[in-house]
Amino acid sequence: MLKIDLTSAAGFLPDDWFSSREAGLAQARTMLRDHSGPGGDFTGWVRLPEEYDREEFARIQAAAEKIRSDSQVLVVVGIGGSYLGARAVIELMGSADHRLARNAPEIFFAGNGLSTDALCELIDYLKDKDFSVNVISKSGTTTEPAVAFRIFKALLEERYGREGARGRIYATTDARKGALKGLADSEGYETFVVPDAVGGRYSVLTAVGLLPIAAAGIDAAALMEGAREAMEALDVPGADNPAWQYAAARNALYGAGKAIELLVGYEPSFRFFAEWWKQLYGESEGKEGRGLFPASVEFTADLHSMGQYIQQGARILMETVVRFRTSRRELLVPHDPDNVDGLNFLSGKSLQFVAEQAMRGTLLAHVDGGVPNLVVEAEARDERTIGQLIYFFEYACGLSGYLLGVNPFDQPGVEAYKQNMFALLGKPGFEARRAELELRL
Ligand SMILES: O=P(O)(O)OC[C@H]1O[C@](O)(CO)[C@@H](O)[C@@H]1O
Repeated sequence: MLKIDLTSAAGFLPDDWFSSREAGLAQARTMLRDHSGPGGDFTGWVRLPEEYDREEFARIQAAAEKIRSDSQVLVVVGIGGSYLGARAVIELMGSADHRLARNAPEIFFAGNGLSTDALCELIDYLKDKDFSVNVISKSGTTTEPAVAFRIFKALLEERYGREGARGRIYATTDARKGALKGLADSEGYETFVVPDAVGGRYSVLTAVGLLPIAAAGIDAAALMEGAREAMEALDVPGADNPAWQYAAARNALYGAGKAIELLVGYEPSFRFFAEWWKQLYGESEGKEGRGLFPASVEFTADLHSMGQYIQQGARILMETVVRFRTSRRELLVPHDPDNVDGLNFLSGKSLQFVAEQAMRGTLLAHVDGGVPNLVVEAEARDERTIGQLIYFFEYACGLSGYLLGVNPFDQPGVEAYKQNMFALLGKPGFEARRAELELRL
């Protein structure tokens, strides 16, 4: 199981950082278990790694197999929690820059924005490729994926005919309601369910994440097994529980004036895991004028850009480093007889060793600069560890939100932009708001 090392935060935490929060954590644990806290209707993810629908899981594996056999590309249409988890796992298992040499389709994500150029590039790329589409929307009404899906549905129908398209569209949505559910039923698409009790940002271990993940050739069962291990380990109350430690420490640091939490990764493939984490913590805690602002950096690259601010800018930062103990492969620094760059003291040393020393040096420098560091120690970049990491951050987020005193399972703030967008687009029913907004623009 993963661990959390708080040594580099100790000097910033008050003596009672844990003891004064222990009762709150115990209460939060009960609320998560019993679904009895604010937003309790959306805590179906807590037991998910054990109680997930095995029949649907088998259908997901079969659909993934079909996609792998008939498609060179899978286009995943979704936004926010309906895409970040899948992308996080797929990239973390593979690489941000190169595709895995696997007999699996390329996975592209669309409908997560409104860029005309990005969509056109993908459409061009698909011209000579066999592809399928997994459209994912819990509500079934989110504008960005709904517009993109119209486009891809038309493309598929044009290419394969209506019947052929039907066999290449997979819809992941609410079990009963919503526009996407209605469309999927009337067109006869294979559907998968976003459970009622699981909100978008907690849905990566449902069909939302699992279908694209399995289609990419990743072992979804091992991912679930890792999550289940974490679920069991993190249910044990007390000071040794890494989720309790993380929730208490970040809450104490927030109380001590830290306003921004940087999630730090040392792997380029970690970038979208950080994006997933940002939605998880940002939507869960950023409300009622409260909450640490979740941001992320990629080291060592960003040490040469954001490093200056982190070391000497406003002292409002804390860092949470996710460290993978092992690399998949080994690479040694070669010997150079001329030693022109003066690096022969590193000859024969592994790049992993160099990275370790960079990490240790950075940690000490940032602590000296007034930035507390929490270090999450994960084993390897494999499915089981990633499952543990996902569950760890989800569970800690639930605890942390309750400690903060907010409902960690709603997101009322995201409605404001949607209302304005609908009004400006001329959606029926928004006429008065449109007139009012146009006057202000
Ligand atoms: O799956 P849906 O309903 O399309 O929602 C996508 C995302 O949009 C939000 O509802 C915010 O608008 C997120 O909470 C969610 O993850």
